[in-house]
Amino acid sequence: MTQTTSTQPLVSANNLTCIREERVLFDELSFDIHPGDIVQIEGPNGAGKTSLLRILAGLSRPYSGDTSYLGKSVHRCRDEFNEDLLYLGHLAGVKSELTAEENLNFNLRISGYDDHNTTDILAKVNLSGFEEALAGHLSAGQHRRTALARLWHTNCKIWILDEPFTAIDKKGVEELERLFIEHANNGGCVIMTTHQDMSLITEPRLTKIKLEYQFV
Ligand SMILES: Nc1ncnc2c1ncn2[C@@H]1O[C@H](COP(=O)(O)OP(=O)(O)OP(=O)(O)O)[C@@H](O)[C@H]1O
Repeated sequence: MTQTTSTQPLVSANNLTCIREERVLFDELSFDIHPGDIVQIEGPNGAGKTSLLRILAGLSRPYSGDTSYLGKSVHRCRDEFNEDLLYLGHLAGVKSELTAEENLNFNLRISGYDDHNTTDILAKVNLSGFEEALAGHLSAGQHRRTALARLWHTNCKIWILDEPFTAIDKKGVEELERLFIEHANNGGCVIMTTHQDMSLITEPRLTKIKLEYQFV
């Protein structure tokens, strides 16, 4: 993994412009995200939050501008960047026909983790007793917890999370908030969208980037 210095941003957005269906979602957007930052992308439905997260994660391309990782254009260090990135999208890659345990195993293995105890990790997201349940038979919150479980077993510094709290109960949201704070305190960063209020992560600990809905 590339060496970091305390002042070097982990991720930078450099003059990002995104256009969808002839609508400019954001124009010349620039910001730096440092180790320790917890960032919420805010804005109404359709403002472009998911589009921005996907661009930051390297999953889609902006109309213009680019992103950098530790000061280097992501295009020039995509492998290093991907090794340091944990992205959880809306759908979060949980397969209904696999059990909670199989899903977690699969997701950890494709991220290169072979040495893990799925029972312990699933216990951390309150899924003890549901290890063998098919994800398709889990409640919406349990399904989401299956996706989120991998956050408890990762070395990635950059967490990009699209609506991580969706369907999660109040206690679960607080547990996630504590995990995000611990991750940030250990030199990671969290970039997320949520429409929910957080009780533990608030300003000034939280940085907000606000997107407005731009009419054509
Ligand atoms: N691949 C795409 N092709 C065409 N239009 C797209 C594409 N992705 C997103 N859009 C459009 O861009 C706009 C912003 O979508 P996006 O999902 O980024 O919004 P959002 O702020 O995350 O919304 P929400 O709060 O509802 O999740 C929407 O009008 C959407 O239809």
